[in-house]
Amino acid sequence: MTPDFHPVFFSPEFINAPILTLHAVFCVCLFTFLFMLFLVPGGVAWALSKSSAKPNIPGPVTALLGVFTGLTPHRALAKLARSYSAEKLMAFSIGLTRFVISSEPETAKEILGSAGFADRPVKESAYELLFYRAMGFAPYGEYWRNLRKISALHLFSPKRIAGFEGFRCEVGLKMVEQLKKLMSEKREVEVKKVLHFGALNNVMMTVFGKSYGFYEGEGVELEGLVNEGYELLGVFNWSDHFPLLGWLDLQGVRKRCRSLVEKVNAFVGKIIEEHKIKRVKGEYVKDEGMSDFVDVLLDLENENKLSEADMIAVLWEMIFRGTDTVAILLEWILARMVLHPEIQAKAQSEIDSVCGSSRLVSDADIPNLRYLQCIVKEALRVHPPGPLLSWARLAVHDVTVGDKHIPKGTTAMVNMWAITHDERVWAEPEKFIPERFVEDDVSIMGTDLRLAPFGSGRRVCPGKALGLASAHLWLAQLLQNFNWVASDDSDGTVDLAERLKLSMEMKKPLSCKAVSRVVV
Ligand code: HEM
Repeated sequence: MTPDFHPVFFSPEFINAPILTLHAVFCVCLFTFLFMLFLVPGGVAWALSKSSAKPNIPGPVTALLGVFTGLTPHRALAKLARSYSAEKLMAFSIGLTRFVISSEPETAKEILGSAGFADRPVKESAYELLFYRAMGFAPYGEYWRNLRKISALHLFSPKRIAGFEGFRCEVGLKMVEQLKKLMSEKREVEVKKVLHFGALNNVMMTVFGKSYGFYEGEGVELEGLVNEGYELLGVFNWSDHFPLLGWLDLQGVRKRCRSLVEKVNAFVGKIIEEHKIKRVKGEYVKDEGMSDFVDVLLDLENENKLSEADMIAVLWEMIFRGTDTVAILLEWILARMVLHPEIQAKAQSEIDSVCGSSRLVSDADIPNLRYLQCIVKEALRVHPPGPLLSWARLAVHDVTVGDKHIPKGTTAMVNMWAITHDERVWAEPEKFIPERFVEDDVSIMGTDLRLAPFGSGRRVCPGKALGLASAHLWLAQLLQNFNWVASDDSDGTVDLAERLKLSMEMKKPLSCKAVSRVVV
């Protein structure tokens, strides 16, 4: 039987009407859903969190896309935390990544000390550069524990740091010579390059048992590789937060990482090969505590033995971490010396009184150079090389911080810069006053979160003592040998603008005069 359809049933208006209604309902639902989504404190990634307990941590509802592409994310995040009264803990989203950040010592300590945050999120660049097999990004577990144990014993032990004093001193004197040469050629020096090369050479010797001349041969190649790695690890990579963009590699990060890994494998592989050949020829004599780190890793036995690929990752990471941080810290300190001649003079008179006028400063003098140590501390406070502690933490399971529930997979950060610039924590935080540490000898090794430039807890920087030993000695040598003065065209000032890449650098590299002082 044919249904008795009225022609109106076949009219386009009739057919479209329910579809239109459906569309309208769908749009309203979508709009409401998106509206609700964007109202969740912390933004989209928090709204999409599968966790049943919604954390209700204060924070901006919009995604912070611009913050990490800017020059000073630590400042932007500190300002935001204040505006939300969220210094203890602030939630935010970047793409689909959920973040919390603490800008206050107590909560920071809770995060860094918690086993729940003992992992690190592995960025695409870190993964591609094979850093997930090195200590800094290895998942919290047996492999990571083993690497920490081996390096604590053979790379960072007090005996070993002391054992390398001679070479550290030599590197400092090489820097002094290089600075004199540059001064005679150009009448001013861009210090970063010299400091970077010194720091690189120092780590190369402890790790690879090799040193290079300034600006020549393989040393130049190595510097190029290290610089490219910094660039890649420092880049804000959209693929890390928008997984769909991953395969497009819009910024070319993956392509550049793969090309770098090939070169690093060849460079480091050759050094490992040289060590193996020495062994075959019987030229290697094991020296407990003083062998270079390649030999230490080659000496590992049985279940601890690393594959060659893992060895390359571990060795490369050490070169990487030990170079930039120390060079950048010293560049900031020298900038401060130029800006504050009275502080510089006080440090020099301390060195002169400890060493007299006929002796070069050495490691043994550092414990007596109290004011110089205060200068280093104050520089770490005002210009922390890792203002966001460089490498974030990842919640391995659901964690409670204070009374807030933080779901597994959340990235946790500490804004150390915000803490060290908070007037509730530090008097006159913007001022460079080393004297504050003469009265209050705050520990900077990770127990007191008012000033923890090396982080804290299980994943605290294992190279902190080595980094400080180098910074103290080289600063003493640079102050013993030179007066640091502003360049002629600078009106006596130094541009202290910052730029956070992998570490917090001077946006405009320091260029000044190193005027020789009369020493031995
Ligand atoms: C002024 C010098 C240095 C500063 C300011 C610095 C800072 C830091 C910071 C903030 C962290 C993260 C800590 C955390 O998550 O709690 C770190 C980790 C690390 N640092 Fe340093 N560092 C310095 C020197 C060095 C040196 C000289 C080396 C080695 C040669 C080194 C090797 C490492 C490694 C391997 C890690 C990862 C540790 C892990 O995840 O288990 N650092 N550093």
